[in-house]
Amino acid sequence: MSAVDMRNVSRVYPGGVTALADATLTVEDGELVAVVGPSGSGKSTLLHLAGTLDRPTSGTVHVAGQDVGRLSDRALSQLRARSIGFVFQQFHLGVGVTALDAVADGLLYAGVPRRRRRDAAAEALERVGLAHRLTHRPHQLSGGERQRVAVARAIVGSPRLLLADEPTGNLDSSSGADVVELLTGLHRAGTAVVVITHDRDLARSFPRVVSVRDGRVSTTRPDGSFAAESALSDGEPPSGGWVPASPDSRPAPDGNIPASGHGRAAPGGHVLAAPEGRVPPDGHPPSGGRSAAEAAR
Ligand SMILES: Nc1ncnc2c1ncn2[C@@H]1O[C@H](COP(=O)(O)OP(=O)(O)OP(=O)(O)O)[C@@H](O)[C@H]1O
Repeated sequence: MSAVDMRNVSRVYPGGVTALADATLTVEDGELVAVVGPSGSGKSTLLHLAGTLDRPTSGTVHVAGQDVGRLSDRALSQLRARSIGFVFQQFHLGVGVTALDAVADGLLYAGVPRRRRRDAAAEALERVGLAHRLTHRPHQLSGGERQRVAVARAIVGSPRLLLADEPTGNLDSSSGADVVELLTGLHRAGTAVVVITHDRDLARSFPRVVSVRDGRVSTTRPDGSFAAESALSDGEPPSGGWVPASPDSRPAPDGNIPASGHGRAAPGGHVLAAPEGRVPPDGHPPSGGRSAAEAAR
């Protein structure tokens, strides 16, 4: 089953900027997906729509099987609280708010009683290695620790879908690696994890890379196949339906993808990415004692 299914989604902002154009993207339960693309290409817009933080101008978004467009604001808040976790580049812990309270607040809209919220928050902080920082406040935490608090807040409700927008953008490499390890661990535990990143090496390490360019979405898969997701709008499974993406990734008549010469057209119109990687040829990767819960009481 899919954690999120976006079909023919467009988002035109007031003023006329088309940030996303006819984008179709499905993320299955438990998938690990990198989202890459140039600045301003529409990555955050895609993530916000997938996370129901924004509504599309046209097209449909299903999260956990529910049609977001048919939900009231209240039902949407509950769906978000129960099914989706967010991690952003910068986590703004409220001034003076403890790590425990910041994480517990992640369950405010999920209808969880206060005592249970604090227990769950302590468990989540333990999972991210911060059981010893429950009562620390923002100024008492390092940047890496603050971001781990953000991950704890994102996972406290055991979401089906975790969306991260450049979660390592502000971190040193060691703290960034810790956060990536947390996210990939969640994926291994069955959560669908979608990560926007400008880090090509990180994207290459992911099994699937979605590339956003000028508001258009394409993807590569572990077998190196490369497809325009926006063209898969009629419910066809990807196999048999793979097509060239934007004009700059279309194969030349000789089968080569012009931008690099690495790729080649496969029989049946499939376009294969460079054999050495999963990156599309345009150079942009397509992608002892008391427990923490007890201490919280
Ligand atoms: N609220 C808004 N109102 C108007 N235009 C917007 C708004 N938000 C984003 N845009 C525009 O939509 C386009 C896509 O923006 P988006 O933030 O999705 O890009 P991005 O790929 O995430 O960029 P970056 O990598 O720099 O974060 C950009 O041209 C941006 O200027």
